[in-house]
Amino acid sequence: MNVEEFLANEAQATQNYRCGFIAIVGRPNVGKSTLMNHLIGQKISITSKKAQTTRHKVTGIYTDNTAQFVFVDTPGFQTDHRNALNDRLNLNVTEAMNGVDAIAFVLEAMRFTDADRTVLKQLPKNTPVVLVVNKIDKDKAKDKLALNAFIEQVRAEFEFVAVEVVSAKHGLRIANLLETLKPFLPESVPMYPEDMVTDKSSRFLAMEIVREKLFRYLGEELPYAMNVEVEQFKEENGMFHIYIAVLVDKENQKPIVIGRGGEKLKKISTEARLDMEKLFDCKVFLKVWVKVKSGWADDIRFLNELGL
Ligand SMILES: Nc1nc2c(ncn2[C@@H]2O[C@H](COP(=O)(O)OP(=O)(O)OP(=O)(O)O)[C@@H](O)[C@H]2O)c(=O)[nH]1
Repeated sequence: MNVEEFLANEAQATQNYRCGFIAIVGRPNVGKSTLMNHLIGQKISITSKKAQTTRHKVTGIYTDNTAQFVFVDTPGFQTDHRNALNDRLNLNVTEAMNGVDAIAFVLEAMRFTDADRTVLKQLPKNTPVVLVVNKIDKDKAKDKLALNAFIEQVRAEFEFVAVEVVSAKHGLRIANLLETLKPFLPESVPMYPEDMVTDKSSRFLAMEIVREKLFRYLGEELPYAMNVEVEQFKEENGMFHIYIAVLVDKENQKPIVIGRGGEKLKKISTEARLDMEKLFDCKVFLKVWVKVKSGWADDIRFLNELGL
């Protein structure tokens, strides 16, 4: 190939390259964060069996030879309790949907609830929406006829531009989903470097990892009444030193997080440290402790400070 041919090929490749934003939207617990982690091939968004674990908008980037997908994982719309935190979360979802090129509306297979319908109603009118039916690995979704009938029922509710079925947890049909989404991205050169997987800082990811462990090891209600704050984050001699405070609402919640003889907190911080070492690919010194800050979920100024 001579230089001219090479340049012509390059120009052609740039012309056909696609890059754009896709919001991942759905009610809590349908598997948005799990899907995001599989789409980009790394764990940057926290997942949990409990609903409403995602509080922040997380951006995940997947780049290949033909396209760059910038995914925005949104908190599930909060329909249960009304407080300053939930109002702010819903605002974040609405904001995340503005200006994207397409929306992936995630649903759990064989389950279409009022909460799903509420989210559908809030989707912007002029943006293409792809229906993503997740959790097809579940037994109840294995009957193909029933699954098709379910999809038809949902399609009658909204004009989707396409439908995909996936299992985010098992990484099934993720490549198909990417292919389905690609035509909705505008032709453009990539916006981010090709090795970048998120626009979130290591500091933010560290905080999210600790939040995920709190959800895993604490009772049903408590994690919703707490938040996490990074007090210090520094790199020294190729090692990260991370100091994180867990904020609880009341003094009597402190021992629940700490556990007998400090056992629970130790487990949370050990697991968090191991995840961090994997993600950051270096040694981590992690210190986690508990602080009381009452009424934080209702304090707008404090939510601003936390970047929510
Ligand atoms: N069986 C099965 N479970 C899944 C699948 N995808 C996600 N899950 C599970 O569903 C639960 C919720 O997943 P998340 O990814 O945290 O859901 P989310 O929609 O981000 O939830 P919020 O943060 O509450 O908005 C977790 O226990 C996941 O392991 C799937 O494909 N199959």
